[in-house]
Amino acid sequence: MQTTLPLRIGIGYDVHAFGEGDHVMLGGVRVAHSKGLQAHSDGDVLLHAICDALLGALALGDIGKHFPPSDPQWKDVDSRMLLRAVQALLQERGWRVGNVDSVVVCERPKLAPHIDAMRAAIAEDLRVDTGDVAVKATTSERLGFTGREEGIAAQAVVTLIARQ
Ligand SMILES: Nc1ccn([C@@H]2O[C@H](COP(=O)(O)O)[C@@H](O)[C@H]2O)c(=O)n1
Ligand SMILES: C[C@@]1(CO)OP(=O)(O)OP(=O)(O)OC[C@H]1O
Repeated sequence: MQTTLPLRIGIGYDVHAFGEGDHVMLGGVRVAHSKGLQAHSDGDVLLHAICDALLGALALGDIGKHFPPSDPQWKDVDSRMLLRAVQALLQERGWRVGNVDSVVVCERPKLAPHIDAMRAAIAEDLRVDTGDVAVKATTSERLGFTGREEGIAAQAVVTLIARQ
């Protein structure tokens, strides 16, 4: 049963493995790198984690349910399109995004120079101020699959606020 609370919270997590390529897409921003990310879409692990957090906040399933990897329509899709579609879905249901917090885990590429561009792209797609979107980067101190540079992980938490 859905509660009547005017605030909902969601969490999202995603991982993509490195493959061949010369850039990665993260937070809607193209970041030059010596590898790419393997995926059905453009592999934007950060936007996928945010989509999952938004869907999770309303118990609407996950990104794979809404945009199945088996569907050729999503092949190489720009993940900003998926994020905008999820935003439209929550707006239709009477919700708006309160804030987004997120973290990307990788040794490389170095993300600090790209963080503000990612925040701006995400804020635009979610129709919020950039001050409502946080993107952080961390290494995992060379531990685990991110530490071995086998892939990139991202995690996001969002709040949704009931529209008046
Ligand atoms: N891919 C990354 C990872 C980290 N950063 C920035 O470096 C700082 C130190 O990272 P630690 O893992 O040692 O905490 C961190 O604050 C990030 O801003 C980065 O730019 N790109
Ligand atoms: C984004 C979708 C689109 O088909 O495919 P992938 O790029 O493989 O990414 P994933 O994080 O596995 O999420 C599932 C899909 O919705």
